[in-house]
Amino acid sequence: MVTAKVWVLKKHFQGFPKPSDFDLKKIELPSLQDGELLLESVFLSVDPYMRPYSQRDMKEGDVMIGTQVARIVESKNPAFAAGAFVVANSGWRSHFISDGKGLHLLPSSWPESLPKSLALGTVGMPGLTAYFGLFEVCKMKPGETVLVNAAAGAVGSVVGQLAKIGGCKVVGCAGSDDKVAYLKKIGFDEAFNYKTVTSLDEALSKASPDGYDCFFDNVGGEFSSIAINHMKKHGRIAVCGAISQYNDSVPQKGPYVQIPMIFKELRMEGFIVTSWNNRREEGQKALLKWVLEGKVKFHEQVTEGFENMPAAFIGMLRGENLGKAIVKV
Ligand SMILES: NC(=O)C1=CN([C@@H]2O[C@H](COP(=O)(O)OP(=O)(O)OC[C@H]3O[C@@H](n4cnc5c(N)ncnc54)[C@H](OP(=O)(O)O)[C@@H]3O)[C@@H](O)[C@H]2O)C=CC1
Ligand SMILES: CCCCCCCCC/C=C/C=O
Repeated sequence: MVTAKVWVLKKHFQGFPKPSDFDLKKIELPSLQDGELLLESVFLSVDPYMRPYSQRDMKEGDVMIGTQVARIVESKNPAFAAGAFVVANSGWRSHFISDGKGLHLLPSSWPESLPKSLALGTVGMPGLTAYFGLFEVCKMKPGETVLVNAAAGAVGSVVGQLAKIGGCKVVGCAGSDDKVAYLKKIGFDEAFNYKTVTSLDEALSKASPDGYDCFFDNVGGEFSSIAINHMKKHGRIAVCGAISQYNDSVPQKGPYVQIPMIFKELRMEGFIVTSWNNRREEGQKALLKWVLEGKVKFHEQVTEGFENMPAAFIGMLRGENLGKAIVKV
């Protein structure tokens, strides 16, 4: 008999999530039926989407949503061998039973030298978000200027590096000087700390006096309201995330986008990465190749211990992560 630890949403978040909103429970798992597998989580992901999705899709008492890299401990399913690693979407659980549906084996070309946790970050959902958001939504072209915010995070750091691979000038902003130094190190042409600049308007003008062709928006709110005025004519805005608004109890006012959208003839498009699930393999293959060639660098903020899942999640929302926030069991 295996005892699984699970984190449940005890109380719907009101404003910023707090440790007391979560409860750690133990569940006895039954023995396996034919077709089933027993898995243990090795790495778990904490992501911004968990905040708005919990509000929309979860009720109090539900296991927190989320993905993990898990090892198959025992298999009664011929399609999966014990010992193999998969990406699963099974929530904040230390152990779980699956019938195999929705499990993604790590690509067979995954080298031993590469952390398997990258399948939750640069070579996983966030990397794919950067890939499809930039190539399919922004339709970035060589020679253009790309702006990205939350640039030192899981999605943003890949956006900047892919834009460089695509022959663009890249401007990024992030919330600490250490993050800004990291952006310069991984090849961003310009980077600034949005928390300490005296004027966002001036910082955006200084970084690219001619404006921006593409804006990969991870943040929303005030930053986006200012950035839209710096777009070039026929610019494209990929609305990826709005993390500056996820914890608001009272909706922010604006942005009022109509005037710049009309006069600059902008295109602004929201997207969800899962719309490209049918091209997941293509994206993963490309990202893995660039990582192995050293063209896409990665950093992970690893929190040790399943019991620290809420702390890692809250820390990521506060901006404590450089690169992808991961929990190692
Ligand atoms: N549309 C889609 O399919 C997907 C969308 N997303 C979205 O992309 C964005 C980035 O996600 P991800 O890369 O995983 O997360 P990150 O790794 O970037 O972590 C979140 C970061 O957001 C920044 N942040 C937090 N609060 C604020 C704020 N009030 N204003 C500005 N920045 C803030 C912090 O960095 P800093 O120190 O710079 O403030 C923090 O480190 C999120 O909005 C997320 O919801 C992610 C995946 C898929
Ligand atoms: C098998 C992985 C399922 C995970 C779904 C993640 C969807 C993220 C969409 C994000 C939106 C905003 O953050």
